[in-house]
Amino acid sequence: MSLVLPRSDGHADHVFDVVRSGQHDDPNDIVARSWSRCLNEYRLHPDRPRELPVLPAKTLEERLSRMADVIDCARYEMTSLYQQLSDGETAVVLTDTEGVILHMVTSADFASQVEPMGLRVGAVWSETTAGTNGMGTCLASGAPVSVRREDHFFTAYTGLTCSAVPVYDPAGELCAVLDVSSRSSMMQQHLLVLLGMTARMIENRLIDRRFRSAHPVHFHSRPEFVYTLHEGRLAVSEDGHILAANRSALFQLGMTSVAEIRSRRVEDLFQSSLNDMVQRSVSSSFHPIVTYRANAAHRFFAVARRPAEDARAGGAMTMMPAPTPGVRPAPAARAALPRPGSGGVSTFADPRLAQQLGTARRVIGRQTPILLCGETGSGKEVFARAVHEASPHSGGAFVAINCASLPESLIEAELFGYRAGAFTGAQRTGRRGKILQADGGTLFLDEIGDMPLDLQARLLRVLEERQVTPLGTEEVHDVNFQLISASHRNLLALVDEGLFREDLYYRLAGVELDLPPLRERSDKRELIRNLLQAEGGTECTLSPEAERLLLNHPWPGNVRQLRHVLRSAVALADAQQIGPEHLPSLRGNRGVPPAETVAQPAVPVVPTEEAAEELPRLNPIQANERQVLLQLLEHHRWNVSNVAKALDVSRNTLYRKLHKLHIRISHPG
Ligand SMILES: Nc1ncnc2c1ncn2[C@@H]1O[C@H](COP(=O)(O)OP(=O)(O)OP(=O)(O)O)[C@@H](O)[C@H]1O
Repeated sequence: MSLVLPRSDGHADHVFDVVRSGQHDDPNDIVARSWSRCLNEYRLHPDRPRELPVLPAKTLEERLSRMADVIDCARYEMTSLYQQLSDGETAVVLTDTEGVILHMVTSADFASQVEPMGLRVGAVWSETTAGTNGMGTCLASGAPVSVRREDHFFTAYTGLTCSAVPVYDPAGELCAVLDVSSRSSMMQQHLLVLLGMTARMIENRLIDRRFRSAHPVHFHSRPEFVYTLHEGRLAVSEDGHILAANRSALFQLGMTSVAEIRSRRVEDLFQSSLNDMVQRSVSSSFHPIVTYRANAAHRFFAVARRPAEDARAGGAMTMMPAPTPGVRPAPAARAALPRPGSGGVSTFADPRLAQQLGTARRVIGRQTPILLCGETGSGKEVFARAVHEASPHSGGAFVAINCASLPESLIEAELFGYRAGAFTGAQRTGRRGKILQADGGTLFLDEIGDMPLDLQARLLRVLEERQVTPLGTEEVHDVNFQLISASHRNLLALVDEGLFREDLYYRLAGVELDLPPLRERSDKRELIRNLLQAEGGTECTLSPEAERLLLNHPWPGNVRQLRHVLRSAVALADAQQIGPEHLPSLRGNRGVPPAETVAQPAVPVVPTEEAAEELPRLNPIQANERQVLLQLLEHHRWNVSNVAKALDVSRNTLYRKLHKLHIRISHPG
């Protein structure tokens, strides 16, 4: 079928009519404005397309080499997008700022169909040469555009629909355009969103690539968004200067340009130095740590890493960040904490937990999949590692995947991998999926309740057949791994809501273990001692009053929160015995989440002492509701009016709910 629809007279007349009628004066009508430019500025005629210029081989080669890093960063994302669209009559295209096509991902069949009309690498698709079109008009307007069939200026292109978005470099300058050209004109809005996400992924990769010797900092006001596409990303020099920032970072920090943020240092943005953030991130095994906006009460969750280039240098150098003034140097014991659960700090002395661990160790050897349920921070990953280490597959890798924080478009490639050269434009090296990496070891699927439904079907097939086929290949690999999954959500409730496949649930839950929250554990004293030792070394001690406060706290954030509180207490105590004065977040409020996670409320409302009492058992749905409410309260700094507003319920309704879920709060004094 030809893509050229020679309906010249109708289309050309329409273009002339629109421009004559002055419709192009509407600043929101991107297409009409472009048509006006084509007629009045570039002197084009809809029925007389010019042959598209194609760069000579040598010039193209130079251009490709100049843009090599952008192309490299885009290659993988473009392939993922192409796979996601799963439409053989589509091309994903990257151009430079002059509209020269640098890279294209499409099927061989579609490539041969569109080549005669100039859709190929080296061709120039600027508006001046190709009239109104996705790539050229995106460049001319500097904004995302959808150019549907008859929106094209030249009649010859009205068989295609193109959507395109700008891509910015780490300096905030437009550096490329990403476009999808297709026969289908369906779902353009959806496509623009997907393209926008892909552009952001490319931009983030470009920051990593161009600033390998800088410290990457990931942050967001909500911890679950750190490491996702929505996170703010900074590249920071060794001396704390901001070198680059992504669009989300600018937005979250209220800045308008990269130039503005480049004049700042980390301390100007957050109430912490770079060294302090790196040190705390290392100690928290790169779970997001709490930090505040400088001179404001805004709270962010952040992870600061060491430069990628340093990391590659590997064992030759030990790269501990310089100690921060006021914070004691990391004791040797901390070296035992490179990742959750490692190095003998894991404590499972609680009888219920010890029994669960025994069960898990027994069944894992018989290839029974284990599903761990429990509140966030209760130690599901630590538990899973302990099971792996005691299992027959302990010689293999423990491969953890957080299903909630992977961008949806990446999950497939992450899990299943893909082969080099499987697609036009696929990465030269290909990619080994996590399932293959876990072969002979343990695959830990964290936050499994957040996996999209269509992917659940593929995962189920892998679990049933124990075979994996990397994307874009026909190859089938046999795999043999132990499976542990975890979720803080109630999977059966998700099954009832149609959000989780029932058959997958039964595949994952060979044995289901409900890990107790910290407040219900009887080994709190031992856990506190072990964590304190890990954070502060053997010389660190607690006063009886401090220990009482720690033992009585309800710990909505569980062991993770306990670790954070102990870490700041160690720093505050500065080699002295830890007393109540070093636990400011527990002192006085006897139950509010710690200062690290909660700023002072505008109208202080705090949980009462009774909150520290043992909680009666709640069913899983109530426990979930309770957790959500605690998080909301924390988010709104325990301001009940604001939480009621956020939930669109009256304060009375909210109070009733809080009472039912045993969340007790009262005004102080
Ligand atoms: N038994 C334990 N002994 C020592 N430290 C623990 C223990 N359990 C949890 N931790 C610490 O608490 C933090 C949270 O643990 P982990 O990541 O395993 O929790 P999780 O339940 O998987 O959290 P999430 O639901 O957010 O994924 C980690 O820093 C970990 O080191």
